[in-house]
Amino acid sequence: MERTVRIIGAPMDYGANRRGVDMGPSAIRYADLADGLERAGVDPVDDGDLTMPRAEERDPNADQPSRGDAKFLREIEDVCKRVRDRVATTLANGEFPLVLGGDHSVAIGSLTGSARDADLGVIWFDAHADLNTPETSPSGNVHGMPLAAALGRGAFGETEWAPAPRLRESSIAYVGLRSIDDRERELIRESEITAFTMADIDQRGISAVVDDALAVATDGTDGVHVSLDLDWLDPKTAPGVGTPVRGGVTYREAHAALETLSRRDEAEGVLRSMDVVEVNPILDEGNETATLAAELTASTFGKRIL
Ligand SMILES: NC(=[NH2+])NCCC[C@H](N)C(=O)O
Ligand SMILES: [Mn+2]
Ligand SMILES: [Mn+2]
Repeated sequence: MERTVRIIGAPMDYGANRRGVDMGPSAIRYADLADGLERAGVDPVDDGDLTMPRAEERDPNADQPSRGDAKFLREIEDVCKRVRDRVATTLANGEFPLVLGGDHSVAIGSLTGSARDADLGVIWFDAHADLNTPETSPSGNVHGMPLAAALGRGAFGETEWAPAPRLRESSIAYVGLRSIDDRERELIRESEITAFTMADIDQRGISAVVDDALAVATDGTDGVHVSLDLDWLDPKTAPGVGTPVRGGVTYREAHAALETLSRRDEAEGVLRSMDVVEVNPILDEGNETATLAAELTASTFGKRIL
């Protein structure tokens, strides 16, 4: 029986400092996401987009944590709870949830939903660690904090909605880090998260690094969540992102990484949920980044050259 992939659009930009990332889901769909998934051999079902209040009508500081800075926290909570419930229901129905962002704070919803009824491993493809707490964030932008939120770190420990029930630090692996804030560096070092930086990819090659990330995320877990931030790629290849950092993975390395996940998934069924985030069509060139997002997603579900 074909696997059903349920597409959940979360056009949210409250977590980012640059507008436009809310158009990500449309741009990725326009880039033939469904077609690519069909050719990969899965059955895509599109749930459409969750509705969002307009950011212009909101006060970013209306609901702040007791310590630190986290803009639009109330709006992000509202959206992420809905993402969480959709993801959990999709999994309960035996389907695969694919969340389209939106800025990376939607991952709080994917993680809390996917780790509700299962011990969850995570592979985080990103230039950034997204482990700031409201106390350490240099920007107050929640897209730099989703992992901290899902782990209930810092001021997020006071929320009932953000911590993911069955997510442990030791089951999380970063792949491709190259932009880490000073205080965030300390947080990573003190944590049990495994971090593979761009330097690891340079030295050992992408496939070996992804194999190691898979080992971390599958050890003692029931399944793996893949979080794909398009700024993981080099900005020359993926220009349509709000926080570009030069020196990212190439087009080929990105495909190789996701094909490695796909091959392991074909053999052992390890993948459980995924989000594709931070595509910003306003900053993109000819929908190139959205197209890449669609292609990489198809690779994850088994699309091959031959
Ligand atoms: N998902 C992202 N693009 N995150 C960028 C985070 C940038 C920076 N570390 C911050 O906390 O503001
Ligand atoms: Mn990033
Ligand atoms: Mn990110």
